[in-house]
Amino acid sequence: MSAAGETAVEVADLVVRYGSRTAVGGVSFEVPFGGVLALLGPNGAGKTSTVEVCEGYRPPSRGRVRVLGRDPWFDHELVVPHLGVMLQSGGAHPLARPGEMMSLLASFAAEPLDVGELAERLGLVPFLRTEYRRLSGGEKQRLHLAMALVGRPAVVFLDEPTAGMDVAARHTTWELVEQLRDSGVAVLLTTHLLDEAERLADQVVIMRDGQVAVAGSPAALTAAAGIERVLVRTRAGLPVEELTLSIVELAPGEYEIADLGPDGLGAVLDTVVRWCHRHDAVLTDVRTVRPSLEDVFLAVTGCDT
Ligand SMILES: Nc1ncnc2c1ncn2[C@@H]1O[C@H](COP(=O)(O)OP(=O)(O)OP(=O)(O)O)[C@@H](O)[C@H]1O
Repeated sequence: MSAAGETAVEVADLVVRYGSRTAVGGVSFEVPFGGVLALLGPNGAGKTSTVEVCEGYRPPSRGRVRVLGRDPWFDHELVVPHLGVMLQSGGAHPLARPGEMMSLLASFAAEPLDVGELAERLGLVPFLRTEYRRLSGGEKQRLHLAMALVGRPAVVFLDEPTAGMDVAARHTTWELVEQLRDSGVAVLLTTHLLDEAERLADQVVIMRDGQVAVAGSPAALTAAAGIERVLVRTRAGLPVEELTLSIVELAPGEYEIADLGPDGLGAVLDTVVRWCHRHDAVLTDVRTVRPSLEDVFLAVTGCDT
């Protein structure tokens, strides 16, 4: 595997058309080894179309895509052994058993993970001999993840990896993704769960109508959105009506200023300090609250996930 930081997946000005419909209209990003990029966007934004080109399942209509330095469509046979692809559904025979499926995929890999250990990790041991069709949605999802990882891939594509998983399986999956990153694997994931993206991704690309609406680290995107509100802790029952600020006492002694107004944070803090001083109240805590990634997403896409 290449060194952390080097480019594993390169997408430059990618266009994907279905007949006259342009699903992806000029998208660019890179995923380095040891990096996690989350592709976000509302339904139909073009995420799956983008990922399918990276996986080598469809050619780009225009633009350049390189995975491990190769064209995943033309060099499919060379690239695919190094990829771990987690699909949301399909691809499994209804009568196949998880143990057989994992062992088969492991047999194709030069240096597979230990099937037993991976099954243990993902809580699949009780189901190794259960027919695929009898697995629950969350168990299938864990199996799909195991199948993507068992070949010890250099690049992993995860399509809504924790959809349908219970809380414990979701946390195990997150830990696995973090371990993949730490071991130098490049991870490209799509998700509708903004907390998942915020926790896992170094870089987030929010797509809208086939375009990149915004891109950056979760911290940079939320910081760029500014401070949303201020929380202040002081004595209970101070007269909020004295202030022209939009201030409310949420709980005894806990005040929220939801709108910083035109003069910004400095002016708000100045007003609050004077107000407390006037009433001989001690200001014990002042906190600024930034928007979450979900707030940024909603502002950028103008819709709910
Ligand atoms: N094979 C296809 N033929 C025609 N149109 C398609 C095809 N696949 C996708 N599309 C259209 O392209 C657009 C982008 O679809 P895509 O599946 O890439 O979006 P997405 O962001 O993955 O959506 P979701 O979050 O719902 O999975 C959609 O309008 C979709 O209807």
